[in-house]
Amino acid sequence: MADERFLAKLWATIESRKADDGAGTSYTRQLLANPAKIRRKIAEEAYEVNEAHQGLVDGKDSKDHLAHEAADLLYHLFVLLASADVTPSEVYAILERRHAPASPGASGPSAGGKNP
Ligand SMILES: N=c1c2ncn([C@@H]3O[C@H](COP(=O)(O)OP(=O)(O)OP(=O)(O)O)[C@@H](O)[C@H]3O)c2ncn1[C@@H]1O[C@H](COP(=O)(O)O)[C@@H](O)[C@H]1O
Repeated sequence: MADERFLAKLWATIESRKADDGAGTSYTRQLLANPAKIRRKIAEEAYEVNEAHQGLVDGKDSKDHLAHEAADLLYHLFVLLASADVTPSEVYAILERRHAPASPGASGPSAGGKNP
């Protein structure tokens, strides 16, 4: 059974594609060379996630389809982050701070810092 630890492997592969400017076909390298395309793909994949979710809620689509679209979105999000030298650890740290129990006197998840 796959779990979120696989994301570290995927990130390492994306980083290795970024470091490797050799010849050969790599979809990741093609995306990294074209930042406008990465942004376009994120919008496209997010739309497809929404469509798959709508289909599922309406009883016309499967959980499997939604999972596939979510996988595409996660992959493209990682490529976008890699292109900007932002690591998943930085993202996880923000989520972790938001998740931390609020200190006395603070209110809600913003106590962990919702914005930069
Ligand atoms: N996880 C992924 C992954 N998820 C989705 N995709 C690609 O993302 C594209 C999305 O498909 P679409 O149908 O939306 O678009 P398309 O028409 O095929 O492509 P576009 O012309 O729109 O870009 C497909 O080409 C998929 O193959 C991925 N491509 C690569 N990876 C992983 O990235 C790593 C490096 O891959 P390479 O860069 O290809 O070596 C490997 O571990 C791969 O498993």
